[in-house]
Amino acid sequence: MRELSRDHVKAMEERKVLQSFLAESQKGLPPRRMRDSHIEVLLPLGSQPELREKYLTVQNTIRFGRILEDLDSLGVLICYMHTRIHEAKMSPLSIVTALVDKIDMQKMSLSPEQDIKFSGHVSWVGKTSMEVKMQMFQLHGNEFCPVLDATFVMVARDSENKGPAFVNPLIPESPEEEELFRQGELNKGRRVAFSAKSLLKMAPSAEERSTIHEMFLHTLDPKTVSFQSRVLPPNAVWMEDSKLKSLEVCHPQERNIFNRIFGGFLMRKAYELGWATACNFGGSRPFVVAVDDIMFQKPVDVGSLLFLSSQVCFTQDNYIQVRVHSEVASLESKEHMTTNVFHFTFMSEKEVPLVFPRTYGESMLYLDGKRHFSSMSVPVNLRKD
Ligand SMILES: CCCCCCCCCCCCCCCCCC(=O)SCCNC(=O)CCNC(=O)[C@H](O)C(C)(C)COP(=O)(O)OP(=O)(O)OC[C@H]1O[C@@H](n2cnc3c(N)ncnc32)[C@H](O)[C@@H]1OP(=O)(O)O
Repeated sequence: MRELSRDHVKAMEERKVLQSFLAESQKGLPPRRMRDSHIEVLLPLGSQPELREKYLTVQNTIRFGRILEDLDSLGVLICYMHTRIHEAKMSPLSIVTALVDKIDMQKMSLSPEQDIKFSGHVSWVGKTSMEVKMQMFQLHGNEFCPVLDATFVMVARDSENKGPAFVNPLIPESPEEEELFRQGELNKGRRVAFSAKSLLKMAPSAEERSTIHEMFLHTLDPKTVSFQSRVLPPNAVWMEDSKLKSLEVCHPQERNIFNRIFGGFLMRKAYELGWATACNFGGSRPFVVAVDDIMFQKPVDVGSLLFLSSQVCFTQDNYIQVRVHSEVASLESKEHMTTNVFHFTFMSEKEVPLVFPRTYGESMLYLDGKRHFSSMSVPVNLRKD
């Protein structure tokens, strides 16, 4: 049993009492409107320069990893607004991040010298899950211009984070809100379909198989009649040579109330390793253009060792698709368990080499990377100003 601090044990004891506020069915909860959970938060980077240090990169842009952390906290806060019980001092729900469905950037880099505004609301609900849509704007002259769109899925759990808990129904009030709600329903269906076709469950399509075979033929040594001697084509890199790894010790500073590590912290660490991988591969400064399908499969306990491994799995023109795999091991047991898989799409300043898989497993990573790349909203239309 992992040791908990005294404060933590007390907080958990207090939460047990909240169990009585949990609803026995969704029908027992009052419906909410989208505007009930709508929040706007200002990050005054321009007007409060002392805040900047935390967000600053060495290129005088904003650390995207920090934005991921803020989006994660904001998403949770929005869900607490949706499920608020006015009589209760504290929410009986434990809301956890289940999925970062999509983050699309509309601008290449963000200035650390202008104020940022976040806004968002719940856009769809299931029984225990909520889809949250968030937007980020940056001050440009006198106007806040959109710079990022994000869709997260959060899941409500009981007071002790031991089992699922119902959330309030959502009632759309206008045709626009009905469309958002319908989109949320479609997103759920799309996720199920994407996962059913996963290469971990099904063989690649005929077109994908032929892509892989073409690539294989491209790497055969024309001087030998052998399937084994492989040579890299010009301007290409073997996938295994694109790997970078890191290790994090998960200290209590990064924990939430349930002694679990914040999803935002995990995303920041994975993003920074992914960025370094893209930088190392492309040889110039990469900009993140999209993040998708980050699934939080298992919570990470405080005290765990977090192993991150990152590799380029697909490239096209200036784009680099990076996959970061994270797994944890406790200090006592050496057994590793996957907690997340992160997918980041970067754009480099110049054209990047092709990446070639050498093994069957790597070929599946290539196809999975290609599928994620193709699912990015096109055309990616990034403003440079
Ligand atoms: C400057 C601006 C900043 C502003 C900030 C303001 C700050 C204010 C402060 C606010 C508070 C901040 C707190 C931050 C807290 C962060 C939270 C975390 O980090 S948490 C730490 C990180 N996160 C974690 O550690 C979570 C780790 N993962 C888990 O614990 C579990 O996998 C699970 C609970 C997520 C699902 O468990 P599982 O056994 O599968 O559960 P079930 O089968 O029972 O299904 C339940 C429901 O879930 C659904 N669903 C499931 N999966 C997915 C999916 N992939 N995709 C979509 N949906 C999914 C499923 O369909 C069902 O829905 P429904 O039909 O009922 O509607």
